Amino acid sequence: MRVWSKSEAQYVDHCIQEDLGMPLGYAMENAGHGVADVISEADVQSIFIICGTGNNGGDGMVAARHLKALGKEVFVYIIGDIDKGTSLCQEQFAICQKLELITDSLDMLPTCDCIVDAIAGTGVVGDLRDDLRQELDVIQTHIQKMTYEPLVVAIDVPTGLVADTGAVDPATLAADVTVTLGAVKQGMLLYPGRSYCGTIVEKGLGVSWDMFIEPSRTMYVTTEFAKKLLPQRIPTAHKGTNGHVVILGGSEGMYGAPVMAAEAAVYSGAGKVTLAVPTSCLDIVTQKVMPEVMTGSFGNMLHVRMHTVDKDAVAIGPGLGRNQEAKEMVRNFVNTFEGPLVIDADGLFALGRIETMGTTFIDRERPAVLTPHPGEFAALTGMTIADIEASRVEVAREFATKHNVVLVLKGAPTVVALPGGHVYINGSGNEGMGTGGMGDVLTGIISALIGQGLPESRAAVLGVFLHGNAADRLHEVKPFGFTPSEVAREIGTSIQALMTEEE
Ligand SMILES: NC(=O)C1=CN([C@@H]2O[C@H](COP(=O)(O)OP(=O)(O)OC[C@H]3O[C@@H](n4cnc5c(N)ncnc54)[C@H](O)[C@@H]3O)[C@@H](O)[C@H]2O)[C@@H](O)CC1
Ligand SMILES: Nc1ncnc2c1ncn2[C@@H]1O[C@H](COP(=O)(O)OP(=O)(O)O)[C@@H](O)[C@H]1O
Ligand SMILES: [K+]
Repeated sequence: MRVWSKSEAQYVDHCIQEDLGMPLGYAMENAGHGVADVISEADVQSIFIICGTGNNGGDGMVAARHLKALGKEVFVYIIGDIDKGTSLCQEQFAICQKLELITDSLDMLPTCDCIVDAIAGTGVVGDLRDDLRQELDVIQTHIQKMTYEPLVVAIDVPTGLVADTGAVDPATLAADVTVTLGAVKQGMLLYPGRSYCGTIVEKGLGVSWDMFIEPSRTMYVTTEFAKKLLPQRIPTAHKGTNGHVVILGGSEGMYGAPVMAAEAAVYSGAGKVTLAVPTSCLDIVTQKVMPEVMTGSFGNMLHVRMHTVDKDAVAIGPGLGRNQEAKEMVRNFVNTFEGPLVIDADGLFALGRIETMGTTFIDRERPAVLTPHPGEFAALTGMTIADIEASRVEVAREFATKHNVVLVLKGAPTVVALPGGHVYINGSGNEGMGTGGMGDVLTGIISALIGQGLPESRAAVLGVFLHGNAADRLHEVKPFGFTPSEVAREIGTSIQALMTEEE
């Protein structure tokens, strides 16, 4: 699903008028009609629509007119000075006035079973002004005093949600449904914004807009989208064609991480999986790991090269430890290995600040996949975790482009950024996934998909979705307490569900 930034939304707005010569009022009519459709499908009778004086307010008044025509009881309350509003908003106001829909007080609000936030959308500049905050606080107080919970519907975005980052103003009203226009706005998929949108419904503007903007700069990965990324298996496939994956990791006391990664690769369909660990760990790891995984050990770079030469995917890092020896091994390997590569956990730690690695990734023909969580990404970049979280889509995009890597920036939600600047916001996953080892499983899944012939970018986007989707299945049965290994075992079922998903 396509995702818009604020500037893309505004650019489409501009192109509708300038390039097509279509009056923006037509788009507003479609938008408001779409909102009215959504509300009329809900079981509500009286609707209190709070409108600002920009075009978001205009959408609200179009919706008011349609809802009135459907026989609903409708009140329109204006925040701000209508004389200073946009011409489209003033036009709609004049119509609503004649239809006697305008009220100048909040008195009727508590009698309504639906409240619509049409105060402002993508046109908000900077922090909400104090006067608007105060109005929102008063509205919030009215809602809290109601004896039943009204349905709160936001038009385009909940007012005060920053369309690019997902930051929200403390005064923002949390919606049950957000009817977003044209395409979903980036900030609606990022936290905390996502928690304020409720169910997101997309409504069109009555005109296709893909011709105006570069395709797929930011995408939301849904089940329908992920289905298209699945690898195809030919009937004659065998272990030699399904990829040989090597996991390099492990250290004393950290045996589980590489084992989970290797087993996840098996559950994700790898033809063969070899788990190579430092010599001192071999016995314990061999006892722990499932019989389908082959084991090997390394004591020097020559051993590492022997394990990895001509393999279909190599993952380095899970449980590798952080001593000097491990660090040097990683750097040496990353600098010289040209095959399909995934770097995770202690492998990322070993890289240190990315600038010190010079052009290592830039020259690679096949981009390496890096899978940091925000803490690891902070160590790679020198950024603070707060700054990363405040704009995870943009920082991921910038990093992937600058360093020619596929960057999997994990978290809620995980975003996958590609060297060409495209970003995929993952649509699966849940809070039950916060258990040690979850990331190791993801590394195994992505490696197995690369091993089966998917390009790194596709393997990363699909792998992240499958990982979250498998966890979502477990989450339905138990909200938390499911293990990373259970998630790995669920991957096959997730693949099956994707395959049978209706188009
Ligand atoms: N994308 C499109 O093609 C279309 C967009 N439409 C609507 O138009 C909206 C954008 O309209 P506008 O550009 O007029 O802007 P908005 O209506 O989103 O916001 C402008 C209003 O917010 C107020 N405002 C701005 N910054 C503020 C701040 N910091 N504190 C308090 N108030 C602030 C302004 O005074 C003005 O009243 C979209 O969100 C959508 O609802 C639709 O009409 C249909 C077409
Ligand atoms: N609240 C959440 N919502 C969605 N995904 C989550 C959430 N918490 C954790 N995850 C996912 O779980 C995984 C945790 O990875 P990581 O922190 O590397 O774990 P570990 O180092 O223990 O293996 C990531 O894929 C992350 O996106
Ligand atoms: K709004």
